[in-house]
Amino acid sequence: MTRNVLVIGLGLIGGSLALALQKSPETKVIGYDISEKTRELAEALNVVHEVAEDVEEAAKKADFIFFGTPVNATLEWMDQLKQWQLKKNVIISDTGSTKGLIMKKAEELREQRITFIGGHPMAGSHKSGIAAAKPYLFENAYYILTPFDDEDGNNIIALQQLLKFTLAKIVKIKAEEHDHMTAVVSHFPHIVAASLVHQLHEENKKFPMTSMLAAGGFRDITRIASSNPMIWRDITLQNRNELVGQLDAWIDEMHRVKKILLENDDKTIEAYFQKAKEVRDALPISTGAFYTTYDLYVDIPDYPGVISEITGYLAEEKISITNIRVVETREDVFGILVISFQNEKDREKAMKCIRSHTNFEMHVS
Ligand SMILES: NC(=O)C1=CN([C@@H]2O[C@H](COP(=O)(O)OP(=O)(O)OC[C@H]3O[C@@H](n4cnc5c(N)ncnc54)[C@H](O)[C@@H]3O)[C@@H](O)[C@H]2O)C=CC1
Ligand SMILES: O=C(O)C(=O)Cc1ccc(O)cc1
Repeated sequence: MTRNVLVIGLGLIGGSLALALQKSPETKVIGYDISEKTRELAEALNVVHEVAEDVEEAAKKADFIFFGTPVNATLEWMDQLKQWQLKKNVIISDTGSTKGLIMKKAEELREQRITFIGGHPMAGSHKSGIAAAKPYLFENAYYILTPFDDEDGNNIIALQQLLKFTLAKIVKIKAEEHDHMTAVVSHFPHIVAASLVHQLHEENKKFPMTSMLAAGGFRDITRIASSNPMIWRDITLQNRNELVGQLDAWIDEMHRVKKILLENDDKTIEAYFQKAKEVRDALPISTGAFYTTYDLYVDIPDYPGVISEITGYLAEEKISITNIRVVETREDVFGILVISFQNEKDREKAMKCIRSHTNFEMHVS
């Protein structure tokens, strides 16, 4: 029997989820987005099997409903659906970056015997919109669920069985703990990234060459400042308390750094960076704690067409890549081509393929 999955909000995350869930057998994925352009694209790009023009009608027939909307819009939808005639066993979930207020709102649904299990795939990027959606976006990433403590286990299992088509690693966490931890590793870093960009903007007025000198390090640390401001407005508003806590801790830390600088003691300064390096190097990033990529570093010579030559070899063998970039300490100089793959197998196939055509040196991170 075909089951109906409705995804409301078809941007980067909702679109990627819809694409992943299409891999589930006997499942019809129906989508809705407030933007007409996105609805048109959803159809044109086959992100869903069908676009719903009347979302309430689609919700009535749904076995699962997911929200891929900004978190404040999710709260509004949750209020609305209290008035709808839903299927008795429908399971509702979301993908929002915050969980506290959403699970609070879910208590109201629960009073009406509507099942809601909070969800948050810990993968994504600074990109937004349906055009950036990818079926494998969540592969190997953690996918957090925040069910009520006494949620019926069968409902959690049913949701997990559907979500396994994302190929993500599903974990269960309490909503409050979720909001604390994501403030540390995701939400607060966004504020830091934005503040560094604001600082550059001010400095650039006095020294207009500054932004031209912004090399790899500045770009790496501020990449997320290019994210969708509306998404981050809502996250910041919903996780305000945790963010104020993180900000206080950061201000204390900056006072500590200032003291170290004023003391002008080389050993303490080196120890500060040494400790940070040790903690950073030990992060389980490459084993899938957060955003797993399988990077291949190729030392390329500087001749025209070398990148398309390499991607051409990979395309011939149908090896798909998820990202490609050139890195160097100076960004205007050719050097190392970094190609990212979805998994280890693809990276190995790519190494073999490039080796069979070239003598370029390669290494993995
Ligand atoms: N961007 C990221 O890397 C991640 C985002 N998230 C969460 O996923 C959710 C979606 O974020 P993205 O896909 O990145 O944003 P996005 O901007 O790519 O997509 C949001 C989509 O929701 C639609 N939308 C906005 N208001 C709506 C409403 N009231 N009703 C229906 N559709 C509406 C927009 O038209 C857009 O297509 C957010 O709750 C965010 O916190 C979770 C993990 C990662
Ligand atoms: O691009 C990045 O590094 C991100 O920060 C992606 C991201 C954004 C929001 C989330 O709730 C989870 C992951």
